[in-house]
Amino acid sequence: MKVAFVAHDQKKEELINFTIAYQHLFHAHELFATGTTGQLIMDQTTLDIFLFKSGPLGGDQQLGALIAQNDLDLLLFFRDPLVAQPHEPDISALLRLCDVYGIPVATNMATAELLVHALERGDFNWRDIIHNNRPVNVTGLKERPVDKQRGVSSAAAERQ
Ligand SMILES: O=C(CO)COP(=O)(O)O
Repeated sequence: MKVAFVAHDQKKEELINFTIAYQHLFHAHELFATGTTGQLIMDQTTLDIFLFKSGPLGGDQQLGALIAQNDLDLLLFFRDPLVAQPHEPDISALLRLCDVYGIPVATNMATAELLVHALERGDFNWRDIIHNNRPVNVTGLKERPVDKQRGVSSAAAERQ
């Protein structure tokens, strides 16, 4: 499954500790994150994470684009409800897209814990049906997942 991590500054330590605790499980999945969050997790775990831009610089929107392709299976977003964020519209847009596409999302550690146990049990396997029935997009190509190395869709990578 494709799992993304995001944490606001006051929640980063909590998310890092969470990923340390569950890294044995996350190793089996394809991981994404906003820039600073992902780098900090990689510094303190053995996880390999594709880094998007930092949240305030567009990282939330890049994750949103992944969701708009129905290409993300789980978002763990440790949000800080006590500090106003300059890029609040991007955050709202990201969470809205999770609801548009029915993507499981946790905005705090208690919910993240439940979803990670569900992931471990195989409760997310219904997502494979979605991936296997990916719609043909306007270019006539089947939409593909983001290429991990190059940060572009693999269909676009093939054309380059
Ligand atoms: O601001 C964020 C999410 O809205 C997180 O971004 P960083 O991981 O780059 O700090």
